[in-house]
Amino acid sequence: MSTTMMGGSPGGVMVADGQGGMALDRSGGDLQARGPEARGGHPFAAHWARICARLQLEVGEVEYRTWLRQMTLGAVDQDEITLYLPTRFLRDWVRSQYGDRLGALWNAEVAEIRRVELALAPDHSANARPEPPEDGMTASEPRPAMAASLPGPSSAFTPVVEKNSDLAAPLDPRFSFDGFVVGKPNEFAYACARRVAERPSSPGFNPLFLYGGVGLGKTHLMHAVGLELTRPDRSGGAVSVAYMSAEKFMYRFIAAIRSQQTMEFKEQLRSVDVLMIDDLQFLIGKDNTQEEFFHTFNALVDAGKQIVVSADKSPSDLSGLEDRLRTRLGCGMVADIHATTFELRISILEAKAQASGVAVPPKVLEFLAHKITTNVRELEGALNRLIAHANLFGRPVTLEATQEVLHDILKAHDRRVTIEEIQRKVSEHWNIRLTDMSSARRARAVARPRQVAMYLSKQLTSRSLPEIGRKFGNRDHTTVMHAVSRVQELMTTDSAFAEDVELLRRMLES
Ligand SMILES: Nc1ncnc2c1ncn2[C@@H]1O[C@H](COP(=O)(O)OP(=O)(O)OP(=O)(O)O)[C@@H](O)[C@H]1O
Repeated sequence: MSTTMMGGSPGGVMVADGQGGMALDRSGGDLQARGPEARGGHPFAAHWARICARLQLEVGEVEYRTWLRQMTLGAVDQDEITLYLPTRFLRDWVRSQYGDRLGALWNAEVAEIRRVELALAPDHSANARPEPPEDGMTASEPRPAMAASLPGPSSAFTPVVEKNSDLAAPLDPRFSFDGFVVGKPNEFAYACARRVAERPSSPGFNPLFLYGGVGLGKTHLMHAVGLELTRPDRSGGAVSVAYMSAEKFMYRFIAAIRSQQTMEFKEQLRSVDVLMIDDLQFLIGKDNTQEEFFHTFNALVDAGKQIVVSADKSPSDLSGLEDRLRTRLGCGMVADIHATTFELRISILEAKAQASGVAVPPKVLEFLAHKITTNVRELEGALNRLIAHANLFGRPVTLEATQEVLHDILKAHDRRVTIEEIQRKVSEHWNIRLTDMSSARRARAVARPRQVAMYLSKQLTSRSLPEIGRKFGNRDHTTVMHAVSRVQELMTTDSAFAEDVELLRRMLES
């Protein structure tokens, strides 16, 4: 079924324009693109990369990563282009939520494309991400044409009280201190951010340098500081804050050079009370921009203004930054955010599930907290998808639905726990023969451990019920279903048994 985005006759076939444009030759029915785009990759790769960039700006990163980033390009036929998604759920959801927008974006990019077909990826696996266009720009320079033609962030953002309306990025009201769940891994960074938000430029906290792995809350805390400092009812009055990514700082700096407005650029930056630069590691290898940042940094700190910076490593580990900049960055407060713990992940999931108003059973939250340990962004994206599915189809959130809806995400997080490994561990634990996992023996001393092994196979792997049944002596999937619910039932009535199962789970996951 296609997503037809507009009326009118089907577009014609694109023809070579003589300037190395793209020609589509369907002599053998296959699409053969000739011209510059033919060198490697899909003939519409450049268009697709621009559409993806625009979508990401329009819907925001979390939503983009949750729903859209696994879309891949398919064939072009007449005036129709096919886009692939790895699961039926994603295909249906994207079709219902983004179909029209995708159609409009494609037509804006390629006038001949008048229909967008959303289909299930042939091998159900997310293919390669769209490659950025080879447009000759070096990685160190932004593409002004793209940046200029893309819309600004959506109006969901609250403009910052600042003197440089066109300079900084808006702050996201969702990234408040209240919305930040504190736990052992981030409590120190949280406390430092709070301190700066209450008393900017206080001794020992300027600059504040936050660092940690991907998706752990650095940006969230920076926005929280900015939101607090720009609150209209803030005691002592709101202050001017400029928040931007290091990439945006570089782009603004390059644009100022090109338009010969570097003085205005410098004045704008030096006039704020608080300057916050996110993902500073981006400046590695960009010597001129580093130089400019260093002078800006000095001017602001010397004038008693507050600087907040984030990066993926501590200042001393940021090799590739000028030494004088690294030492200056390390002379204030350096606070790291560690990887999440199971407890913090559960707390974050509970908070976000509660905020959504959708009932998510504790065992589902526990399952997610066990499975997705990389970072909060991935965890949040998984929960968002689950909640959206429940809202869209009016179905309750269950463990089975979770494993179906999040199949692609969970597969990526499979800790390679195999069914064989589970069978071995369980047999050892209850001191039975490994062969009894597949045998027909029904004695409880054997049947119960076998049921536990089936339960853990369902919990810890992305295997389907029939696949699990086959591994236990070709048993039917209904036997596995019964085993799973029997074990769940016993765990609620027999605490010693529950502890045994929990112990096995942790052993397998460690
Ligand atoms: N402790 C937390 N409580 C609530 N939400 C959190 C927490 N930590 C992170 N998040 C959420 O996870 C997502 C990713 O966080 P954020 O963007 O701040 O990560 P980051 O460390 O800046 O990642 P990156 O290095 O990729 O920029 C955001 O939606 C954020 O709100």
